[in-house]
Formats: sequence, structure tokens, C-alpha cells
Amino acid sequence: MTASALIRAEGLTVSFRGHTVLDGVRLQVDPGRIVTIVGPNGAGKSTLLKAVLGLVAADRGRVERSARTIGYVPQKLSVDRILPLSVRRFLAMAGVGSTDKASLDAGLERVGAGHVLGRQVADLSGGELQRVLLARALLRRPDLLVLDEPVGGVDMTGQAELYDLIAAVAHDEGVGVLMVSHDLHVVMAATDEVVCLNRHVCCAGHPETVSRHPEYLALFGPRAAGSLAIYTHSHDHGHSPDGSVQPLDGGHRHGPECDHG
Ligand SMILES: Nc1ncnc2c1ncn2[C@@H]1O[C@H](COP(=O)(O)OP(=O)(O)OP(=O)(O)O)[C@@H](O)[C@H]1O
Repeated sequence: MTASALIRAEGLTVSFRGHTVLDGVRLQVDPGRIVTIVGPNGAGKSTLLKAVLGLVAADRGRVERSARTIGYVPQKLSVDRILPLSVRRFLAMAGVGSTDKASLDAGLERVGAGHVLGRQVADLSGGELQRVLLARALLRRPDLLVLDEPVGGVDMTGQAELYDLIAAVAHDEGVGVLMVSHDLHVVMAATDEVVCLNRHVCCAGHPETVSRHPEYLALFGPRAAGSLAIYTHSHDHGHSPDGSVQPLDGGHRHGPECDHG
């Protein structure tokens, strides 16, 4: 583990009413790295994000947060239609840097929602709301972004643009990204590390190595494995668990890190 980690969890265990939903999970996000959590419905992905943010109490384990500012996009946001709340007010309340119209407009423009500043949050479409939530997270100028299915409800072209934006924020600005996503084939192009979660961490590492792991294949099947590997080609090399390139040893690829805990 590196000393520079923005967030680090060890042995994280969370139960709800005696039912264990996370069991001994280890996770780390470094500056400039995108870590994507994949796993079936109910695997504990959202709970893991909330636990590392301190929004859900852990029964056991340790979380170290050294990030200064965290931008969080939750999976769901319920907005009371009775209370009037404009997008402008919603953004201004979120501890973003400048709250003048030009800064907020620029923040919304960045996520392809430049036209919504004067609208009511409750009136936004699903995709528009998702873009506003991402804008809100980015306007805080975070050093860590925590994104729970950040492009849910966004149209296909918009999804690709937002993933490109997230990748640029990570790789060009050095922001660490911890993300939950089901969009395997889109996301994996820019993901540095995949964590395959099913209550415990089944396997973790570079997308290519995870896509070959038996527990990943058992959870997602060969079609999803193909999606994960779609951006990789026939190589004369393999990847070690940290994503670094390793020469092939007699045709054998190095396997991913795996914790069967
Ligand atoms: N506050 C809560 N109280 C009781 N049970 C909960 C609570 N939050 C989550 N759970 C349960 O914990 C399990 C994991 O839920 P979680 O939302 O973390 O899964 P997920 O992997 O994000 O699922 P999905 O892909 O469907 O979003 C589920 O069985 C869920 O019902």
C-alpha cells in the first residue's frame, strides 16, 4: 500500500439486522487512479461506498480518509416536489467554490447541462439530474470523487462523454475516482483497477486480468468477460495485479490478485 492513498479500507465488515452485506473488504484509491467496483445486484457496492464515506457504520475494520474534499454522486436522490429548490440553489448549498452564475453555468456546461441553472431540481429528467449531481461533485474541486452509477439514465452519447470527462479529471488533474458501474464495456477502457465485489472482494486488479478470473466469470459469464476485455487486444504481454505490464512466461499470463475471504 502506498502512503499517498486518498482513501483506504481494511477488513471492512457491515451488517444490517444481523445480515452481513460486506465481509472483510479491502480497498484503496490513490490520486489519479480510477477504481471501479463491479458486482451483481445486492452485492454491497453502494453500501461499500457509503461505508468508506462514513455514511454507514462498519461492524469491523478500518477506514482511513486522507482526501481533503470528496465529491459524492449517490445512486439515488429523492427530491421532495413540494419544496421549491432551484438547480442554482441546490448547487450553491453544496459547498462549491464560486456560486456566481458564470461559475455555476460553466460547471453545468462541463457535464452537458448548461441550460438547467434556472430550473427546479424536481422537474429535471433522470439524465439531467444525474448530470447536475456530477456537476455538483466536480464544482467542489474534490481530490476524491465517489460515484455510484454516475451515468444512470443518461443517453448513450452522453454516457460516453461523461465517462471521458471522469477519465480526464482523474488522469489529467490527479483526482482519485471510486466508482460503481454496471456499464462494463464503456467503463473499462479508462479504469485502472476493477474490484469485483460479491459481499467479499472476489478478485481485483487490471480489467484484463479480472476478466479472466474464475470468480468473475462465474458471476458475470463469458459475455461480460468479453465486454471487459474488449479494449484489449491480443498481447505479447500480460498484466500484474497493479496493472503493470509483465512479459509472458511461456505463454502463461500472470493472474489477478485474489482474496477469497
Ligand atoms: N439501510 C439498509 N438497511 C437494511 N438493508 C440494507 C440497507 N442498505 C442496503 N441493504 C441491503 O444490503 C444489500 C446490499 O445492498 P447495496 O445497495 O449495497 O447493493 P448494490 O450492490 O449496490 O446493489 P445494486 O446493484 O442493486 O445497486 C442488499 O441486500 C440490501 O437490501
